[in-house]
Order: sequence, then C-alpha cells, then structure tokens
Amino acid sequence: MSAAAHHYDDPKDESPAPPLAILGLTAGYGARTVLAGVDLVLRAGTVTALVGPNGAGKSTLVRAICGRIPPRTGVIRICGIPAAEGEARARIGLAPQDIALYRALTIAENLAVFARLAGVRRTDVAACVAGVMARTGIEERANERIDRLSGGWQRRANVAAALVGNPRLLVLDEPTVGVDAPARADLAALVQRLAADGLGVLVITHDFAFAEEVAERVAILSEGRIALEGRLAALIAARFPNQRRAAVTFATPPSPNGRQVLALRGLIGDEGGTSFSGVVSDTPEGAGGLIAALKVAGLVPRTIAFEAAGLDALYADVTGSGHP
Ligand SMILES: Nc1ncnc2c1ncn2[C@@H]1O[C@H](COP(=O)(O)OP(=O)(O)OP(=O)(O)O)[C@@H](O)[C@H]1O
Repeated sequence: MSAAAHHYDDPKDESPAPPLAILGLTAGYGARTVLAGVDLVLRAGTVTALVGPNGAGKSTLVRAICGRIPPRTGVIRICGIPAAEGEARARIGLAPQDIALYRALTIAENLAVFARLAGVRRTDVAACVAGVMARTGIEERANERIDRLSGGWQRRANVAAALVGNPRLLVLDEPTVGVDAPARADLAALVQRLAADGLGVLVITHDFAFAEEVAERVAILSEGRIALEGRLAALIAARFPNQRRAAVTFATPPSPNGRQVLALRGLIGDEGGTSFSGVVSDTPEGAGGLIAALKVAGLVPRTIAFEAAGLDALYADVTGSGHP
C-alpha cells in the first residue's frame, strides 16, 4: 500500500471536521483589506463553485486557504486544523490556474515528481502515481509529454497532480481555461466523481456553465464577503420566485432609446450591445408585456427566449454587474 493510500485510510484521519471551514475571515495586503468577513463551510462529498467579479478576492481567498497569507481576524480550518499549519496544507490539493506541470516531462514523470514533493516514500511513488492516474482516468496518456497534450488533458493532469498527497480538500482554480466543450464535460464528470469519493471540492471559476454543471452549491464573493451561498436551485427559487430569464438578441445594436426601453424591462446588454438579458414574470403577461414593449419601441429581435433563471441572473442580481 502506498504512503498516500495509507494516509487516506488512516482511521485517525477520520475527522468529523469539514474539509474547509472559514469563519469571519479578514485578510488583505498592506493597508488594503480584500476579504472583509468571509464565512464559508465546505462539506466532504460536495462541489462548491466560487464566483465573483474580477478583483473580488478569489485568488486572495485561495492563498489564505493554502496558508500563504495569514488571516488578520477570523479562522480557516482544514479538516479542523488551522490553515497555517503544515498538517493543514497536506490535506489540500491545489490545481492552480496556470498549469503547474513540467512541460517537457510526461504525465507519469510529473506525477512522480509531485508525489516525492508531497512526501510519498520513494518505494511508494509508482503505486501512488498509478493510483492517481486510475482515479483521474489519464492512464492512456501517461507517457505523453505535457506540451504535446490538448488543453483538456493538461487540465486533467493538473488535477491529478493535486491529488498525489491524497487531500481531503481539492481546490480547482479556473479549471476550464483552454478546455474545449467535449473535454469540459469529461472534466465535470471527473470533478463530480472525486467529490463522490468523499473529497470537498472548491471550484473557482468565471465559467458559469461549468459551475452550473459541476457544482451543487455556489458561493458568490462580492465586496469582500460571501454575499450568497447555497444550493443553486434553491437560491434561484428564493431569489426569483415565479420569474424567468428573458434573453433577447438583435442583428445590430439597438438605439439608445431602444436600450432604455430594454433597461426599463430589466434587460441589460452585453458588451457587443446585441444580446440583452434579465428576469421577467413567469406568466403569459410577463412574456407578452416584454414582446409588446419591444414592438412599441420598434425593436425587432433576432431571437427571444424565456428560460429558468440561472447562475448569471443570480450573479447579476447579487453583484449588480454582468458576467465577469
Ligand atoms: N500581492 C498583492 N499585493 C497587493 N494587492 C494585491 C495583491 N494581490 C492582489 N491584490 C489586490 O487584491 C484585490 C483582490 O485580488 P484577487 O487577485 O484576490 O482577486 P480575484 O477575485 O482573484 O480577481 P480575478 O478574478 O481578476 O483573478 C485586487 O484589487 C488586487 O489588485
């Protein structure tokens, strides 16, 4: 049995404490306070997506979780252990935003290096590497160099490297950057499998479609706090009772007057100025009212759709801004 597997099976490790518990965390840089009272608990076996505007402090939160910047006030515990302690860091697997692998080495060689760095005994490295590759389904590419792999395989290898120390908390920072659609589905399935195995998984992402696919819970970081956290469906039902998301597109950007009509209906445009979305009442009158208003204003949409509100509507409502 590998050292890592032994560590995982050790009954002394069966702590009832959650993989991650943050209470009243404040942190920042110099005079700058970035996190101003963050509360967040992640349970084993769940995936939580953390979203927030650019500069909200997501990377700062990751640094604090990994013990790289100290809390000014509040506590961060990893399986009950204060984040500053080495024992806590050993329970965290971090797959950073930039692929943190040796590009000229193969997947297997990289995993062997990281296993040694994670403290796996030399004699246990091969078993550890084989175990992690089986867990992440990357054996078929084991002997390919990182720089020859697609973005999707590189991301999977990046996740595998985070698992060599057999963590309880897996932190994935922007795991879908550079990943095409089919590979994203594979990645989502992998993340869910790892959670089903008992890991607590925190996914920091700007990719709302991925967040909706992979995470049962979402946390929205805004103005230094977790403004909202919970099951996505429940949060949406509570925030938008009997409402639907309306999405309207135009062949060319509407006039300022047209934009104003849309804004009055709660529909906000994207940067290109041709796609607008917002929430409307989930009644025939809600949809009919919008369509009638478009007609009166002389606005001819290219497409118009009404669908259940999703993370983007929730995010816009909580942060007051569009999708980052
Ligand atoms: N080392 C640092 N020293 C001083 N200020 C910093 C440092 N790192 C980040 N900041 C500032 O702290 C704030 C939060 O940054 P952070 O990188 O945590 O945000 P983020 O939510 O991860 O942003 P993004 O989504 O753009 O990656 C920003 O205003 C940033 O300029």
